[in-house]
Amino acid sequence: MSAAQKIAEIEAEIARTQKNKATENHLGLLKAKLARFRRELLESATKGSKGAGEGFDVSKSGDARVGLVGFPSVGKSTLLNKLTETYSEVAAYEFTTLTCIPGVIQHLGARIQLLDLPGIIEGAKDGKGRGKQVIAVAKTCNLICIVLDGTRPLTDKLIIERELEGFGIRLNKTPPDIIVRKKDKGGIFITRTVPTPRLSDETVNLICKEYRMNSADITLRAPCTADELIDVLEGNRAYIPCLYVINKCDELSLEDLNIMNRLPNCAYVSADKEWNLSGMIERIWDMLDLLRIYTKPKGIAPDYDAPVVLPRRKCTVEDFCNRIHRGIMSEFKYALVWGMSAKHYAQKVGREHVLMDEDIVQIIKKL
Ligand SMILES: Nc1nc2c(ncn2[C@@H]2O[C@H](COP(=O)(O)OP(=O)(O)OP(=O)(O)O)[C@@H](O)[C@H]2O)c(=O)[nH]1
Ligand SMILES: [K+]
Ligand SMILES: [Mg+2]
Repeated sequence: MSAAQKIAEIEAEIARTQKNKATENHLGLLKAKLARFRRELLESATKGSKGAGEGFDVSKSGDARVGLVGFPSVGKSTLLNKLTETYSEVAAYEFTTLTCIPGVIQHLGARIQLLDLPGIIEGAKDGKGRGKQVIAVAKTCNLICIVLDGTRPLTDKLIIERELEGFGIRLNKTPPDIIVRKKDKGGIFITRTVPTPRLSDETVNLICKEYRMNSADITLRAPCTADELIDVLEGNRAYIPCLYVINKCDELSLEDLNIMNRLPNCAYVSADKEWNLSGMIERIWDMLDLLRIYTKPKGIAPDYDAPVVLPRRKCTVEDFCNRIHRGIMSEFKYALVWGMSAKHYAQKVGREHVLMDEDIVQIIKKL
């Protein structure tokens, strides 16, 4: 039996198994096996092929990368054309776009790389069409925009999500709060800082066994699930924010729009009519969670047009310096900071100081 057949078989078994206390162990084990077969399938498919593949080897540039992912003909290329200076072919037939086409969105002094990608369909992650290359590129993005045709059923959303999930992408989720420390001996030792009603010791032990892990300290620091433990053991998961872009709103009635507006993380647009494209860019900007830091050379005013752009998770004075030039830290003495993160104006700070949006920084070098 091929890996793809085994996957289908296990998926079917999971689907027909009732979820309750009595089946928890069995389901945990099935999910661990599923993760392993999926990994094997991916590894065998990518073996021998180097890089992302022809037409997909686009290098990262700018301050962040955003990918347009969706079914064929939902309007991804039309969006790229309207949001950037780049042109990508648009047509009414499916699979018009065959490679990855990069454009740039300029916003608040930041440069955001926007990638138009070929359409994907159900089964993409298992090798249908160019799906695998598309999803591999999506995995390198700081934000994924799932583009949906507003006139089509919402099940499209679930199919695309499943394709991305099957490839190890986790949308709008944070990494599970689980620490696994492998050991040479001593067996599996489980510690909990909170109760985990959906994950018993027995299930943890079974899953570890499936991974041939006999000894480890496992700390569960949230009410985790078997899926989350498997994600941690598999590694190689990408936690990426996702904006749902509902396109072709020009073809919807007000009634339709009223119902849809309740979904979270959505932008409602018409690429064709250029409706709400600025709203979409604002959502992209918010979800990328970037900070703009202005440099201030000694004696002159800061340059407000060319901020240094940093992700909020990595925004110390040291990160700021490294972003400007790798060599700066060797000459770094201290920095002066103006703005929200400073206790008073021109606060003297060290390399670990955490910056905030629109702070102004002056680097003082060693003599
Ligand atoms: N009514 C309407 N049609 C749109 C809109 N945006 C795009 N279209 C049409 O939808 C069709 C497909 O658009 P594309 O931009 O080629 O779609 P795509 O997602 O890039 O398609 P593939 O590259 O084949 O995956 C074209 O006929 C567009 O004119 C929109 O906002 N409203
Ligand atoms: K098309
Ligand atoms: Mg296209």
